Amino acid sequence: MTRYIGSVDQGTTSTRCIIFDRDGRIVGIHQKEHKQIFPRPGWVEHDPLEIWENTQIVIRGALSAAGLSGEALAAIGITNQRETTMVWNRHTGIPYGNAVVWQCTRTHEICKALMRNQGQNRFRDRTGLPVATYFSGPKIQWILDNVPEARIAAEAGDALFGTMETWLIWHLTGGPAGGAHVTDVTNASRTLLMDLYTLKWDPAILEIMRIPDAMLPRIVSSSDPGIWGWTRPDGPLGASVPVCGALGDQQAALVGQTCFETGEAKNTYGTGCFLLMNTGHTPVPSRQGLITTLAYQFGKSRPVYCLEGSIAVAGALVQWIRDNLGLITTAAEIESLAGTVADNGGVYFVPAFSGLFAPYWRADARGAMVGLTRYANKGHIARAVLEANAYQTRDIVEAMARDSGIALSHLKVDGGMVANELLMAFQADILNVPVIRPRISETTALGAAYAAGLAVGFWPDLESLRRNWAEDRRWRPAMDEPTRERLYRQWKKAVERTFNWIE
Ligand SMILES: Nc1ncnc2c1ncn2[C@@H]1O[C@H](COP(=O)(O)OP(=O)(O)O)[C@@H](O)[C@H]1O
Ligand SMILES: O=P(O)(O)OC[C@H](O)CO
Repeated sequence: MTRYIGSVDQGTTSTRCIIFDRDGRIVGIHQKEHKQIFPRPGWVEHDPLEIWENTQIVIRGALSAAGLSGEALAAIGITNQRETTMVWNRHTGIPYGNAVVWQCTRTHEICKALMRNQGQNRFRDRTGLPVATYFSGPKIQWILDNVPEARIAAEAGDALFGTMETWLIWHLTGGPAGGAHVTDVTNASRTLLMDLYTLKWDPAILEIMRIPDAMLPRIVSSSDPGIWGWTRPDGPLGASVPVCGALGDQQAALVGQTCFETGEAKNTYGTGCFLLMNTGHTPVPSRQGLITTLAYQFGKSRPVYCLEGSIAVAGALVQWIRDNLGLITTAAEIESLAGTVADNGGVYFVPAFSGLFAPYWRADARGAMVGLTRYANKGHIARAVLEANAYQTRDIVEAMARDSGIALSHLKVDGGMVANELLMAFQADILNVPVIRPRISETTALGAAYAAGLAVGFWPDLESLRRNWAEDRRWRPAMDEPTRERLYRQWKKAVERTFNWIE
């Protein structure tokens, strides 16, 4: 009897597999970190083979933690760090180099050339996105321009492009022996190559970036009763399980938080931080530096769109404080260190490590710590690190209110950092709205499980998913207005100090 759904969450920092029951409860979980490769300043890579290896390990680990075999799963869904780009050989499965991660700025020159005379919004009407190093299209172009074998193979039809869900689905369903080569609409909407309205690759943009369409995956619904393929019995599941659900991780969290109504929003604090608001069946163009993107498409139903505010560095700054400065030994310790001081002591940290994403889109910005005096100590730095997430989120919430006309009445939150209660309380203070954490904080994996489960009828409808959502904790604003506005004003000044750094 198939009483469970499996979900693989392939994130920037780690890969985890979670097995859920029908009530959305976790019955087994296994997680493994992968290497972060920084070959030059501003460059970030992952090893796709290591990630496939880890995926197999965590699938086996989660099944074993749940005491289940693969036959117990009705379906498996995949969710992933978005935009991270790889190209591999369709006959051997060997990648043409490491995956170019979403945070990587190596396509700066390509993006400048794309913007020349036409500006950052050259493709915005069609794709919903500004030209930026963040998105996959310029990353594909970079690989084809810099790895000659990749270009030759791509033009001969022997190379495949994929983001992480495409890579993992291809492997799970057979790899070189006929694996499915697909990408779901949400991931495709992050490439700068897909038309938001037709949900098809845009031939004119492909030509401009010199990307052969033979290397592109088929764009599919996020939850597809058509089933893309079955896992191989000799693979990590040890059984033939339908692969039929996929969503970019931020969209998966939106689904996991059951934000199915127009105006509902969530903010996910992981390596980066991403606030998405459901805008219904109509793409809402942004004038405030947000992006217009796909929220989800279930089966053949009309697609649902959202506005997104993407913040490149959130938990990654905590990792940096841990790994590069050694101020803490675990991410969780940042909370006790920040708790040693009453406030930020005037210190602000703007983590523009990959430039600044929404709402600024400044590739020329680099990180800065400002407001330093001899009074400042490591507690103040820890505090500034946490506060940066809250200020960046306020930047997004304000832009979203202007774009959508909807002022948030509360904010649903999730992701690895929401364990940090000091941050959650400060977030409520700085936004002046309640911040709400759900009982299941693994909303990303849950969203992908929902996509797969809906496709095979494991869950009959959206209402059955809504019933699984429950509140865990709520933080109410407690800061006085003058303090809130003074802190935020200083933050805006700090942000300006990071501009025009890269020449
Ligand atoms: N208690 C904590 N306080 C602050 N940051 C944390 C805490 N726990 C985890 N993090 C940060 O959260 C991130 C991991 O969150 P996760 O949602 O697993 O990320 P991802 O999906 O991007 O891999 C890491 O960057 C880590 O530094
Ligand atoms: O892996 P995360 O959770 O940091 O998410 C990364 C985003 O999908 C990048 O767009």
